Amino acid sequence: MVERRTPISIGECVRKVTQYAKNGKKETISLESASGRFLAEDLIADHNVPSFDRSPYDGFAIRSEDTRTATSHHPVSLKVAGEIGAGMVFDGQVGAFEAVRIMTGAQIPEGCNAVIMLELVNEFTEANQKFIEIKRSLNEGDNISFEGEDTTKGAVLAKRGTYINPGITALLATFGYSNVPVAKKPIVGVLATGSELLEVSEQLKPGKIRNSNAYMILSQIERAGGEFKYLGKLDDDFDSCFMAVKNALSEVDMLITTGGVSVGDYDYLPAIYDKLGAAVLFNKVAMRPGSVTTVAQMNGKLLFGLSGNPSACYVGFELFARPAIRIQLFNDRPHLKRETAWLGEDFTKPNPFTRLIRGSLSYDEGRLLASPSGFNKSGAVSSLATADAFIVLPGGTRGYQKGMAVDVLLLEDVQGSEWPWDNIVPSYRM
Ligand SMILES: Nc1nc2c(c(=O)[nH]1)N[C@H]1C(S)=C(S)[C@@H](COP(=O)(O)OP(=O)(O)OC[C@H]3O[C@@H](n4cnc5c(N)ncnc54)[C@H](O)[C@@H]3O)O[C@H]1N2
Ligand code: MOO
Ligand SMILES: [Mg+2]
Repeated sequence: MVERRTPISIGECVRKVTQYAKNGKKETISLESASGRFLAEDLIADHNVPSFDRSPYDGFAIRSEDTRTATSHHPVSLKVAGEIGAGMVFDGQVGAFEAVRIMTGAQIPEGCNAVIMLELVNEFTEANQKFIEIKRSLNEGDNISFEGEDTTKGAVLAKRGTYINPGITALLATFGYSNVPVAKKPIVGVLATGSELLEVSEQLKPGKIRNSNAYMILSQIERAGGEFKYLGKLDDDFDSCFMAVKNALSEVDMLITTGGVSVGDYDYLPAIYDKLGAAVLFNKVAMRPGSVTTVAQMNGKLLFGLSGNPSACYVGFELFARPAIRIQLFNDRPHLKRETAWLGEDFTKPNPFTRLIRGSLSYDEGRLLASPSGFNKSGAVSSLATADAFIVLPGGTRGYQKGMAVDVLLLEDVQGSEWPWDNIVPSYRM
């Protein structure tokens, strides 16, 4: 008699996984190599930015009060008391009717409270002394970049777990992080199972297929922020698969297998978990594809038994393994980001399970549209290439029509979501 499995909702399954997901470790790496990593500590401004009042223009630093009477008919003349470029500091006090020639980025000299652009002054020399003529009055603070106007000392600029994008990199440099505390990438083992699997370099043979899932998963691991450890492919043989899984567990932070989780004669993963003594968290998810996705834990280490069907495998990774990886990276928005989009195609056939259609997003006059990215079966591989979202169609007794508002989960986004699984549009918003 074939085992009967109890389907569990996606949210509940994700919750079970996250209960065993834990924060990882930190390491320090050079700033140049920190791009794409995740911060292991909050990034706090330890000084104001800018850290001094400075000029945003090439011009003259002046005292605004000296220009009070200036008009085009009655310009005021100021004596040029010095010249400074960025990085230079004018030492001394600027006195009444004096100006300092100043370049963009240079510190405002003592006594000055405004800057006038080079283009707006007339320069002249009298008895070897340079002067400028100003034809308008300026107010105190005109054309000054003030200390702290960008960020103030003590501000939390990015929280632990933040993805390091080019902007974060600029902040890290601004605050002196030549070395950056980042989350250590969790090491995620990958094992493909299936006697039908050929190496990628092999010629096709009758009944055989190339092992695409393993490489797809390696790529998903990298996108999620983890480090893969590819442990190869195995024939459907209980003993060799058991040994491979057992040995892998000591080498990795979590293990992903693909294939062999269903109820077939050569689907050995359930028996392997059993023999290992791993606790199965769930082995049937109320979703399509990927209903057979099985997750177990062994001494707190997660084992993801993803389906062999490529689309099911892909979905299983993004829903369950990705958050586990992101949590290791200290990220507090570990799940796929959820958005609302307009459905681009009819799905009239109802399904009792929630469907995650691989979709492509586009914009139509400011509206986000989500259309299926191609052939939509669990075994499909082609539609994954253009998928940048899952279109979530909750299970039920009715189908969905083009133009309805639906939830989508974004695959290429780095912001993520705290918890996208509550109030997934239960049915039918037009
Ligand atoms: N009697 C039942 N049969 C099946 C059920 C069921 O509930 N009762 N579930 C079906 C569903 S749903 C899925 S999904 C698949 C899951 O199968 P497995 O996870 O056990 O995976 P395999 O049987 O090993 O392979 C399935 C399919 O995927 C191909 N495959 C496997 N590995 C790879 C790889 N590395 N790269 C590319 N493609 C791969 C494999 O050749 C098969 O075609 O079970 C259904 N059956
Ligand atoms: O696990 Mo299957 O993917 O529902 O076709
Ligand atoms: Mg199978």
